[in-house]
Amino acid sequence: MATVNVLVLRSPGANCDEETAHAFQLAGANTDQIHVNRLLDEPTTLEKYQILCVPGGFSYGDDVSAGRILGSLLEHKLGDLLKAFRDRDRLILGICNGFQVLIKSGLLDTQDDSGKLLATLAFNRHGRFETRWVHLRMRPGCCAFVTEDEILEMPIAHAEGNFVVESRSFLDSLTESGRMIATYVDNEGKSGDFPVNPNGSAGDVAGICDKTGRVFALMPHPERHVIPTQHPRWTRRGDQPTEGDGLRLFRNAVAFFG
Ligand SMILES: NC(=O)CC[C@H](N)C(=O)O
Repeated sequence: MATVNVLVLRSPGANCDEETAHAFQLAGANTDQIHVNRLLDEPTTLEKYQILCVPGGFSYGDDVSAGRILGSLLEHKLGDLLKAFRDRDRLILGICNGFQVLIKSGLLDTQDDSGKLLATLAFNRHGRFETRWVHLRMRPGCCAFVTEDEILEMPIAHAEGNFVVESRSFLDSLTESGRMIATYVDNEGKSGDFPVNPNGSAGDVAGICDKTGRVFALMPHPERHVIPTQHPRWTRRGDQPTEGDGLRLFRNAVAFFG
């Protein structure tokens, strides 16, 4: 299998970069954790990587709104570079704060041709930080990171995960174009209001991809469920899985280059 190099982007306040690098390593990739300021100093650094990952955390202290400052830096200082990276068949992943960053950078195609915003992430509907395990229905759609229609379990930990849309038709277009990749469900795969949908997201959206399928962003944390004993009920789960559900996404990303 070809060597896959992953750049896990660090920034002031990011706090999930170690776990994310570990998850990619378990999936067989080489990883480097590089601060955004180094990438701004030397943008050509990106050339040696196949995957760029924006990990979870509180970049720039969630100032203005979560992901806004790093998202603006990526858009205005590195936007052309990142679009070229995506168009060279490379992958970009955003996890939790990474989702907030990517949506605010414009890389998730959540604006129309005139630049009008069609979707963003806002404060959870109940106004609180919510941290617990959730079930996700994954649909492959057009996304390189997801290959199976299945239910996965992983934790959430966020205050600004409420996916809001400008119109019902944008939500429908996400479904129709295979970009609605992950939705919140219960343990039987059924959708529902809180607590099944933990934050009030329109369409129960937990993860979407861009139009190319190579930029994917997910609100829950797959890197926190890469080994079975991370699951809170691992001693009572009957047949022990050999790995945590979240590892699947990292494996698929690495296998994309196989
Ligand atoms: N776990 C995280 O990445 C935190 C996300 C974000 N800072 C929020 O609270 O919404």
